[in-house]
This record gives sequence, structure tokens and C-alpha cells, in this order.
Amino acid sequence: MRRENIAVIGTGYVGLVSGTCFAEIGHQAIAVDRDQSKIERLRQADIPIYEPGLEALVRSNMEAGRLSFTSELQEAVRRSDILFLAVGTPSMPGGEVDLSYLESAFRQLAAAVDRYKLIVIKSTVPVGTAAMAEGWLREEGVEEGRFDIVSNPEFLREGSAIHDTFHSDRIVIGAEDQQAAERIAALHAPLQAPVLFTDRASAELIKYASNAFLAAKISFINEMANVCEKVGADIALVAQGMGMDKRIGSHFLQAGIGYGGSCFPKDTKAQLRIAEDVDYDFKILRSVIEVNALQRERFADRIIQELTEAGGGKAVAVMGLAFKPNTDDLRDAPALDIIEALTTSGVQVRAYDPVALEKASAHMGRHELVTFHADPYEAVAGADAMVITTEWEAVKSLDFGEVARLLSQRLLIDGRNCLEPAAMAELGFRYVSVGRA
Ligand SMILES: NC(=O)C1=CN([C@@H]2O[C@H](COP(=O)(O)OP(=O)(O)OC[C@H]3O[C@@H](n4cnc5c(N)ncnc54)[C@H](O)[C@@H]3O)[C@@H](O)[C@H]2O)C=CC1
Ligand SMILES: O=C(O)[C@H]1O[C@H](OP(=O)(O)OP(=O)(O)OC[C@H]2O[C@@H](n3ccc(=O)[nH]c3=O)[C@H](O)[C@@H]2O)[C@H](O)[C@@H](O)[C@@H]1O
Repeated sequence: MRRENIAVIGTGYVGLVSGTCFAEIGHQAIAVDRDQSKIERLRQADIPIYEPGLEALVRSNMEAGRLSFTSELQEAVRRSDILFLAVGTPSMPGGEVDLSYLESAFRQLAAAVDRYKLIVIKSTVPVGTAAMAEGWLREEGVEEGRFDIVSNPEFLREGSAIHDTFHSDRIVIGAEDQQAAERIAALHAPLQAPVLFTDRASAELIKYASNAFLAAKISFINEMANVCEKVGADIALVAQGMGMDKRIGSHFLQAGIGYGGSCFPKDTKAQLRIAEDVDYDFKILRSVIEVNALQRERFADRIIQELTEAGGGKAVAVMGLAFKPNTDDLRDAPALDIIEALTTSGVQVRAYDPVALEKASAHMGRHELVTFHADPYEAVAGADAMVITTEWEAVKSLDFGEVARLLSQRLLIDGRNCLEPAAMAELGFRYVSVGRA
């Protein structure tokens, strides 16, 4: 294997995980971030995000001399032959993608292009971005022939990012130049993943299409769950039966309070916008987004309704703040919207999360109706109901006999369908879940 000198620009989830994994498979990786405090922490192997297994991998690769961190972008570019861009591409209010971080990184790196550089866009970007980035480099005076730009979207999930990287379903390489494409494929060879070579526009679109399709599966199963509630069927069984058909597949059919996180919400909106910009009304995707928003509202309404029917209790333990288990990421977390809806209705919230508590209290600030609890039993004690918003193992494995004793009434509302209805009923709970009543 040819050992490459790689710079990864941006040390969010994607940059940090992919830089570390490139080092692990034998390349020389330097990870760059403009956030100096982040770099200081990373140099001590102090990982700013919660991602199982990442710290050990960062530490061992730093010790082996294959991974280092810097805030000096141009210095890193000079020392490297392949540059991966993994900066954020957040949504703007109208759904369009904010490419300002990417543009600024390109314009900054231009000054350090002292010889041929193979530049790879790993950030999720709209169709045409790779072509546009060529224009940014030319405007900065980088000569033709000194670079190629390749699109190589990332498909890892937070919480299982390392596993996903080492067991990728596919590596998509969108390039105009065949040699450049083959070099990026060779770089990934130790991962032994199937490689799909495409043009750049198709690679850019594959990323949005994949996220939009997965989001559509979730909104579909959530609507089925809402129907199940009305007809008395069980969504868990319906999903199981559907998933046994290999053409449908069993993944991403978990009904609940809908998707959150840094990607599905932003990427579905971006894809809708990309279609709008070419005068296409992407009707399914519009509904996917709408259903997802409604699912959170429905759940908050259900909590209030259950509290009222149970005698008007006013305090609820909300278990799980991160948008999914095994991450401390709060970006577009359903729990935060649900807490807001509850407090707007005057309900007191006793919030628990095994890893995201500190981030959440900093993010939400002081609120007279919200308290934060590091101990799950403390969160539950004296509350009128327990609500599950993230299916953390630490929540699923609670002693529910003890929870039943600590709650002022035995009301358990599970937004992730992660508990067994019969077992909860046996403990005397009124157990409410999504699409299983
Ligand atoms: N978070 C995830 O699980 C996945 C994210 N993606 C995509 O990857 C991209 C990055 O996402 P995250 O890692 O979540 O981003 P993030 O927003 O967590 O981190 C981005 C990092 O880039 C740094 N940065 C911004 N401008 C810079 C510059 N000019 N020079 C150096 N550093 C700079 C920021 O300081 C920040 O640390 C996005 O396009 C996202 O859609 C794709 C797959 C998975
Ligand atoms: O582009 C991205 O950033 C990434 O977005 C998602 O990964 P991630 O957001 O980390 O997490 P997922 O496991 O996909 O979950 C997303 C949301 O959907 C919800 N979900 C997931 C599956 C399901 O069946 N039901 C469901 O409600 C989760 O609770 C979570 O809120 C994709 O799965 C990754 O392939 C992609 O790379």
C-alpha cells in the first residue's frame, strides 16, 4: 500500500474519525481545525465529542506518530499531498446549505498549494459544489493542473462511527480524473469496502439521496405507527413483518418520536431546496419533513393528555437528551423540542442523560421549570410520569420496580418503543408507547 500524507480539515465527527482511521490503516494524517482550544485538547488525546472507542484509537495513533493535530491550516497543507475537507455545512433558515466554511477553507488552503494536491470533499455538499470549488481556487490564483477535486461523501453514523468506517457498505468516489479517483480508492484499500466510481455530481447527490431515503423510511414507519394506534395493531410486529422482505430490509423501521441529529434534518431540507432550485417539487420529501415535525408535536400532546387523564400531574422525568444513544450530540434532538413543548404548557421537567447532561444544561441555559439530574433515579423521584426520549442502555436497563416506587404515579411514556409492554404492565405501569397501544 502506498502510504499517503493526508491533511483532514475540520475535526468534527467526520474529520476526527476519518483522520484517525486513515492513521490506523497506516497513512500519515494531520488533522486541522481553526478552533485552537479544540486542537489543544486533541493534542492531549482529550476528545471533545463522545464517541465510543475513539479516544483509544486517537491515543494509539498519536503515540505511533501517525496522527497529529494543528490549527495551522497552510502548514498542514504544505506537508500533505491529499487534503480532505470535512468542515461543517449547516442549514440556513430557508433550508439552503451554508457553504461559507467550505469556501473559506478552500480560499485559505489555496495559498499553500505549492505543488500538486489531490483535494477531496468529504463534507455533505449540494450538487455542483466540487465544480464551484475549482472556481474558488482559480480565483485565488492556483494554477490549472496543480489540483484535482474529488467528491467522497461520508456515510458514518454517530455513536458507531469507527465500526461504520471499518465496515463501510460502500465508498463513493466522484471524480473527473481517473488517476485521482484510483488514488483515493487505493488509499481506502485496507478497508476492503466496495468502491463505486461516479461523476462528481452523482457522488454529491448519492449522499443526499441516501439520507433522504433513510429519513423517508423513518417517517413512513411513524405514520404506520399512528395508523396502528387507531386500528389497534402493533407497529413493532408490522415493522418486523415488513422487514423480513429482503427488498424492504429491517433497518430504519423503528417507530418513535422521529429523527433528529446534525444530518437528517439538515440534509432533507437541503435536498428539498436543491430540487426547488431546479423547479422540481419533491413531494415525498416535503411530507417526510412535515411528518417528522408532527411526530414530536403528537408525542408532546400525548404526554400532556396522559398527565391530564392521570389527574393533572405537573412534573415529568425526561430520560435522554441526545438525539440518539451513544452520542452527546444535541443538534436537533427531539428531546429538546419535547421539553420546550412541555414547559410551554407549564409542566416541570426533570432531565436525565448519561453523557449529554452538561452540554444540555449549557445549551438550554437556566429555566425555572427544568432541572438536570446525573442520577436517573433522582430524576424520576417524585415525578408524575417518566418519559423516554432516547433509548440509552442506561435507561432501558433501569430497575423499573424501583422506578415504579419512586414515581408519584405509575405512568411511563416511551417515545422509542424500547421496553416490553407486558413487562411494564406487570409492574403496574400505565405504559404508553408509539403505535403499540
Ligand atoms: N456528524 C456526522 O455524523 C456526519 C456528518 N457528515 C457531514 O460532514 C460534515 C462535517 O460534519 P461534522 O463533523 O458533524 O461537523 P462539525 O460541525 O461538528 O465540525 C466541523 C469542524 O470544522 C471546523 N472548521 C470550520 N471551518 C474550518 C476551517 N476553515 N479550517 C479548519 N477547520 C474548520 C470547525 O471548527 C469544526 O470543528 C458536514 O457536511 C456533515 O453534513 C457526513 C456524515 C456523518
Ligand atoms: O449524514 C450523516 O451525518 C449521517 O446521518 C445518519 O447518521 P446519524 O444521524 O449519526 O444517526 P442515525 O443512526 O442514522 O439516526 C438518525 C436519527 O434517526 C432516528 N431513527 C433511526 C432509525 C430508526 O429506525 N428510527 C429512528 O427514529 C434516530 O433516533 C436518530 O434521531 C446516517 O445514518 C449516516 O449514514 C449518515 O452518514
